Amino acid sequence: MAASSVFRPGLFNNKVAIVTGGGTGIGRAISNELLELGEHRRPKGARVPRGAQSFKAQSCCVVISSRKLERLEKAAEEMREKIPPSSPARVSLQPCNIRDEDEVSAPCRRPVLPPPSLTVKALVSSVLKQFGRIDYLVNNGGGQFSSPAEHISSKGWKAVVDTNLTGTFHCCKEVYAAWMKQNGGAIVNIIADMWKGFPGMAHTGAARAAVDNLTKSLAIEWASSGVRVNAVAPGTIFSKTAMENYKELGPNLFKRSIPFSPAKRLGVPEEISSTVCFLLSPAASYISGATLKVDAGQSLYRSMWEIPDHEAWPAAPEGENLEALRELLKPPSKL
Ligand SMILES: CCCCC/C=C/C(=O)SCCNC(=O)CCNC(=O)[C@H](O)C(C)(C)COP(=O)(O)OP(=O)(O)OC[C@H]1O[C@@H](n2cnc3c(N)ncnc32)[C@H](O)[C@@H]1OP(=O)(O)O
Ligand SMILES: NC(=O)C1=CN([C@@H]2O[C@H](COP(=O)(O)OP(=O)(O)OC[C@H]3O[C@@H](n4cnc5c(N)ncnc54)[C@H](OP(=O)(O)O)[C@@H]3O)[C@@H](O)[C@H]2O)C=CC1
Repeated sequence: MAASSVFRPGLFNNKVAIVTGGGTGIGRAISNELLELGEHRRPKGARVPRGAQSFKAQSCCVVISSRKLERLEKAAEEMREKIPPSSPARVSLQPCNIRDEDEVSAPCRRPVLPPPSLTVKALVSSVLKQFGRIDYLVNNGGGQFSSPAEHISSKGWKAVVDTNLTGTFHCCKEVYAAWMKQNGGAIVNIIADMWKGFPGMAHTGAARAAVDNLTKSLAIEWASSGVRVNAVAPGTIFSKTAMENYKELGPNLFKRSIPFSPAKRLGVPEEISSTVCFLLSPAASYISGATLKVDAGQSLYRSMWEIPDHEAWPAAPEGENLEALRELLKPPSKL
């Protein structure tokens, strides 16, 4: 069978992407995939099937951006080492905290080492200066800590909502205003499995549900500019950095979550990046305002949150149904 005409070689050539949180975990897998560095697609020693070759043959300029310069530098270095000399792919890094919208201080004009952490506005203008276009934005940078809602401080709530909701909004708005409004483009927002609420991480549940809704609003408002806006909602995805975020709780948290996946295993970042790249690509040219759950059905299955047995619930109204229920629950009489 002929290779799909959509996943043709060079699909992302000459395109420019910003991937927030692009140096670790899911963001790194997305960047790798856009840069054609996806050796994960093929088991070691296996021959590349004909149709699959086309999906590998993508490449573009990827700007990875997050707060921690060292992590970005290490990731960019490792990616550059893997880019074959013949490939048009390029990777660039830019420290930026997506919570900072405005240009609080003007970006440095002379080359400085290390590069300064930019605001979102400055990030976007620096990418445009360097590459001249922004075709794709992946709002992947984000996260949270685990805590029962009653113990989340106002500062902690704000940190999580500012990062995941407001940070995503800043990036969408700035990229749209500076480039996509006139030139079109595609945006993918990474959210989470918050479809049954997110007990234990209520702040992120609220923020991600809001991004799900924001995705729909922007998809409609920006359709007339040729901008597609979609979201991906991952299930529980293992990476070292994701686990380390939860400090000493991390290993147990991830291990404990395995039985709650219908797949009976955790996902890995490469199982998210393929969907993100699909949504960015022309293969998704008629998809906008959609959220794709990439969770092996986790969102349809059981919650990790344990509700202890209790008698605190308000009593049911008296009547024949309650009487019948009591009868049903009576311990069997001994013979
Ligand atoms: C198996 C279960 C997994 C479920 C699904 C997984 C989903 C994932 O998303 S995994 C990816 C995990 N990766 C990340 O979360 C990376 C990014 N995360 C962060 O940067 C932080 O978690 C952040 C979102 C809280 C932001 O951190 P930062 O800007 O550095 O803010 P601070 O550390 O200064 O904290 C501000 C404020 O927040 C409260 N707080 C922070 N951590 C905790 C904690 N562990 N417990 C309770 N409260 C916390 C606290 O109020 C902080 O202020 P101070 O008290 O003044 O420090
Ligand atoms: N792993 C999972 O099970 C799931 C993950 N997700 C979400 O997917 C995304 C990627 O997570 P994952 O790869 O797993 O975990 P990681 O911890 O590896 O990735 C989080 C990334 O976000 C960046 N980041 C965090 N805060 C900011 C900020 N204020 N400004 C810019 N960048 C920031 C971090 O870099 P730095 O610290 O340098 O800023 C890091 O690169 C996150 O939004 C996460 O919440 C959603 C559902 C499930």
